[in-house]
Amino acid sequence: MPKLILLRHGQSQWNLENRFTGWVDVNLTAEGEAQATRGGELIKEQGIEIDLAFTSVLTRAIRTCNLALDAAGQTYVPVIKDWRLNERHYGGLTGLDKAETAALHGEDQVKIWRRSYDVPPPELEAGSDYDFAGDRRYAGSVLPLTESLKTTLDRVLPFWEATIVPELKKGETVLVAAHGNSIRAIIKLLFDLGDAAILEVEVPTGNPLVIELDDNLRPMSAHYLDVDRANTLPVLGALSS
Ligand SMILES: O=C(O)[C@@H](CO)OP(=O)(O)O
Repeated sequence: MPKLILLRHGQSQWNLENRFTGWVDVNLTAEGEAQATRGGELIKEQGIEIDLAFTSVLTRAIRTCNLALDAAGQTYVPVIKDWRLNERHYGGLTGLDKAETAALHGEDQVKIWRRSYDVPPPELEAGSDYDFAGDRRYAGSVLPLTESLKTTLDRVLPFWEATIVPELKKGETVLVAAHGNSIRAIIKLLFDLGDAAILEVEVPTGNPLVIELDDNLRPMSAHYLDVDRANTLPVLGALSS
């Protein structure tokens, strides 16, 4: 039976500082490292054998992937990195303090930017410190200047279909170590969630979400391995529009 483990990276320095992060390559905090390691220990305790892992090109997700595989005793598992699993691009909000931005623009506006399905934040301004066009990780790719969850899903989807789906269809156990919003995009797709239902889904950092799938990749069951840090699970077809 195909099995998918979705693992949001452990706490990052900017999660801790409450800053809009997106594609900025911040590292894990010591607590984030501990969360990733704990996630791997739980994978080991459950006797889960991972065949293949996928992660983004951002340090916090790559290190989470590596720390979890190490702690699971499965350092040897092949890992594929691709920018299409990156966090959603936060556009002109990148680097700003979330509380200060709420004080400036209002809580409601910030909630729309953070959690509406298809309203993107303002675009990144030309010449910004957070322009990734010259970064060789993205050479040859057309990069966004901002992303909503919808446009994040639009770029996750081709990678998901071309690269991850064929492995799952072979019955493999796949780890995806990624980011709050690239994981929410995959959850929306898998659980066939409506645009409103996905807004309620918050994935905790460093807590493996294990999803057993049928042969058509419909979720049969889902559970977080760390029950003490679990959030509400998505419900198949919730508010599907
Ligand atoms: O800052 C970010 O990139 C993300 C994830 O930490 O934040 P948000 O909770 O607004 O999706």
